[in-house]
Amino acid sequence: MRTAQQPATRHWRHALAPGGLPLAGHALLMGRKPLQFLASLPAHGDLVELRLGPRPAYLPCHPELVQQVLVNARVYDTGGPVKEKAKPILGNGLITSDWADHRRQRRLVQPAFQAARIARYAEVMERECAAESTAWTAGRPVDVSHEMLALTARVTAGALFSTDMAPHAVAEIQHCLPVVVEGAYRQAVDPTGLLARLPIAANRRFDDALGRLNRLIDRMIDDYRAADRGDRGDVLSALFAAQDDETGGTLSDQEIHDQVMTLLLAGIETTASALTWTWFLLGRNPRAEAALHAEVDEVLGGRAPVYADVPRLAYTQRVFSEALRLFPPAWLFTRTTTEATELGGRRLPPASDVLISPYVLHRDPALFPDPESFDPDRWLPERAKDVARGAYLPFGGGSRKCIGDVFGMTEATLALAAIAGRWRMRPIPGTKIRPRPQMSLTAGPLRMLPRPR
Ligand code: HEM
Repeated sequence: MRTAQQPATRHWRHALAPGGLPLAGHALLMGRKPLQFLASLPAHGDLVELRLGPRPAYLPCHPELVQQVLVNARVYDTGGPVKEKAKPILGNGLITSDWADHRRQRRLVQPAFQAARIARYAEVMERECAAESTAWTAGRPVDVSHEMLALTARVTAGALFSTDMAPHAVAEIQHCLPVVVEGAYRQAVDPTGLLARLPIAANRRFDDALGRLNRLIDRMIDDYRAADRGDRGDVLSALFAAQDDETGGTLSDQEIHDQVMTLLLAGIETTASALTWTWFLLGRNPRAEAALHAEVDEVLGGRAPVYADVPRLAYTQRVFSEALRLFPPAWLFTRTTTEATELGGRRLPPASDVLISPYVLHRDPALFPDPESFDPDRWLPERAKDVARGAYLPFGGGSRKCIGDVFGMTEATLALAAIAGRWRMRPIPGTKIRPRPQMSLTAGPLRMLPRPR
């Protein structure tokens, strides 16, 4: 195992991914079984070249090379075909903006995610997690995926917009978001770019849902402006108040709109998928489940969790961290080189696509011993220190690291503790589940049986 203490070898191994076809290259393998295909590549080299389209693409498999890509955001900028197709949906927000503009945007959006504000958003999390944990009926199966998505939609909408309109916003977001996420993914992986223009029902549903989300965000912005109530403690107020220390600049209404759309698309399905996988894993690992129940009982003594409990719910957090390792929602993200550069001794031409796959890194036996096993205690401080830098990237890294990482961890810890305090989630025999590598690494429907504890 490579550890944090051992400097990695400088003799980088380069390889062309096996199995390429004359015209299609590796596109078919990526289309059919992306997780298996990508996870097989570290065995071939530290930097593996793929042929996915007209441009060369590279997968760094060694954490040191991954780290080099992430920290050099000017040369390895956001881009590539997937990001281009996301622009009509996300506008020009944190995810889609290029390097120079991203620095400005990040300075303006970061204050909305400071610790003091997370504490305010946590009030919404506490309320919604408590409501979720009391909504189920003993012995009546629930679709965990559906429930977790509904919960994270309520939390995110509540944190974004603390207005009387929040319940309406939640209903719209719950209705529209899955349609937009699914359609955005379909368009992103369409190599022809023609799919989006076909007059088919799926495209009409997508256009309708995207239009409704856009109008909802506009109404929220208008409502805020009309009421002019200053700081309401929500994300929207923080975006309106944001002022750049360097330039004195603020965010325009259109920029606020784009950031809100970005936060909705980046923050809801990711956290919901990770929570769903956590319940799935706990259902198959009774010892970890028992340890979780023991911690929750000891810390909470039967009451609902609050924000101040989060630091003491250490095992709960390790459980979630381990679920993020095995099933990272952001299983693949991309960068594109803005100029010719060198990575691991290999010359990369300008406009090369670089693929970063937390899924690949997290399941590499050279980085995580016994990588398939669910072992929350690998995140005990004394063991976690041996994990190589750049090997564990559920939230990415460098200047584009997830802005909602603390928000998501806090939300998940409160959700797990609130539900595990009341329910033992039993798997339903015969339930089949397989990872769906789409916009997030989702589980699809997952029926489980809540039993009162
Ligand atoms: C477990 C939950 C989450 C996971 C696994 C996750 C994962 C990630 C990853 C890997 C990135 C970096 C992508 C890249 O470098 O291209 C990212 C970026 C981002 N995430 Fe998250 N995320 C989660 C929750 C959230 C939440 C709750 C929010 C907001 C409320 C959020 C908002 C964002 C935004 C705005 C970005 C772009 C940041 C930037 O480029 O400056 N995420 N996320």
